[in-house]
Amino acid sequence: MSTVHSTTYSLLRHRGMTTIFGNPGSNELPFLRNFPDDFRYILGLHEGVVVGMADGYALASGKPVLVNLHAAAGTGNAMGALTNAWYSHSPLVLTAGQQARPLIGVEAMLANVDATQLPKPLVKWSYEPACPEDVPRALSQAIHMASLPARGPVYVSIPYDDWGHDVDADAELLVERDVQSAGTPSSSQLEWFKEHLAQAKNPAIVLGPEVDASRANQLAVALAERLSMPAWVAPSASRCPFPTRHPCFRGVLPAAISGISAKLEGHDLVLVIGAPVFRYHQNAPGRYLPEGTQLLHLTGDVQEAARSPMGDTLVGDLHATLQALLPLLEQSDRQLPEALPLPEPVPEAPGRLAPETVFDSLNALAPEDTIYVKESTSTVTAFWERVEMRHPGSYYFPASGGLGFGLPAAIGVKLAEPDRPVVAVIGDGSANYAISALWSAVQYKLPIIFIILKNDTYGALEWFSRMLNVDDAPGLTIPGMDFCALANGYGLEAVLAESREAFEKALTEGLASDKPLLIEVPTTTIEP
Ligand SMILES: Cc1ncc(Cn2c(C)c(CCOP(=O)(O)OP(=O)(O)O)sc2=O)c(N)n1
Ligand SMILES: [Ca+2]
Repeated sequence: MSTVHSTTYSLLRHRGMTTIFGNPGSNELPFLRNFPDDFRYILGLHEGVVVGMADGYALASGKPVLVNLHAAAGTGNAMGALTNAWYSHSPLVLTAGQQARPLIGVEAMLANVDATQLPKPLVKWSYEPACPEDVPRALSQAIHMASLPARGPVYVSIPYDDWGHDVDADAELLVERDVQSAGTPSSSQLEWFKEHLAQAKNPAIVLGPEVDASRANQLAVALAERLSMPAWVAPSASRCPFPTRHPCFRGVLPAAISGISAKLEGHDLVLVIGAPVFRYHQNAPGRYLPEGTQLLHLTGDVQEAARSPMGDTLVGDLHATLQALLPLLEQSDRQLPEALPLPEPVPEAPGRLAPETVFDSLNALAPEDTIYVKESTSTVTAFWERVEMRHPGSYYFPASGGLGFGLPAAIGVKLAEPDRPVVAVIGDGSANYAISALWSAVQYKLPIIFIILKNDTYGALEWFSRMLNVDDAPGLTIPGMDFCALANGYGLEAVLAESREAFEKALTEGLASDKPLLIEVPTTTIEP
């Protein structure tokens, strides 16, 4: 007779969800009983690490991922990481062990009271099955909800006395189920888009993370070249949707209303693809767009479409839409934009390395298919200017700015992309939100290079303080940390690199190694 437990594992196996990220408690043990040999359990020592790893894995693989958390406390610890997964549209299926059904009402220890409310609003759907027999169907619904557009995390709370229950033969019907979505626009919708683009005298294109997530990068390049458009990356970039040395590439737009308007001055049409309009950050009021500029928007996310403050939006499958649109567009006779000039090296001076120097060395030594997981907030602009990224899936940054993403996400990315080099570039502040991820990198023998940029400060906040005229905020300096000692404490090899030569030597050795390595680099501070 099939049980809730056996049917669940058959369902997960059929969906290819055999890598489970988790941190167990007693509520989760009956689910983990007889753990199948063809599954792998990736342990994180804190649920922020668990969800960060799962997020990186989902973003890099593009597949739904099962996460197993411990009741309410584990779900609460995961909420910071869930803010990123929500905004990066990560198809995470979060499960949390619930107390046994007879003990939930009396709020026995480990009862997850009002479980379905806890993860909201950072999940598409949350559910606790009304009876054990409904658990496999609920998990099937969760997998399809997480995977269907717009993709995103879901949550299922499962009482631990459900796993041993028998289920009837029809539960097997769930295992084979497949649910797909279409999304190609109609010919009239494509014609409407084409007309706007064909009439534009000086269009620009703005590309968001969904272009990279749907592997539409080369279609975006073809579109920019077809219409000779400058290509900007949408603000607060969490992925890299366009090759950064391409002649059309213009960098990342500032995350400010007035700043974006200034950059788009002179363009009569702005085509935004695969990004919300827009992910502003600093509050810098101004006109949303320059006078006379129109905005066209293509997204797979109905919520992004509905909440945009301007422009006309088409909701559809990005890849299918661009593929259908391109053949309708004539080659523009406008001059292709000139490539941006390469930035000059920063003159070397005694003392700490400039982050720009670290990035120039990284760009010179890292293989061209390296994947970067970035979480040093004050060095984002310098990184995009100096480190070339040309392939899809080459860059990940916390999509809601929730720190504690970088270290664990690098682990998830490496598990999903074992054949590509993975380099994490993490600020000394950010590193502390999920430092125990270093233990998981060692345990699973993942040859990731963790570069810690140590400027002894929350650099980005120092910049924000000046911008907000707050000149006396406490808690912005973080001196006195020894990341090599912290790394060694988790069993990780580490090197302190206080010169460009030392950094380049450590990086070269790390890239050739089959083990993880942490490189601690004392640096100067930088304007974001
Ligand atoms: C979970 C969490 N806590 C606090 C912050 C606030 N915060 C903090 C604390 C930043 C400083 C990060 O410092 P860092 O050392 O990682 O990088 P830089 O020095 O390059 O800015 S940037 C920022 O928005 C956050 N984004 N997320
Ligand atoms: Ca810092």
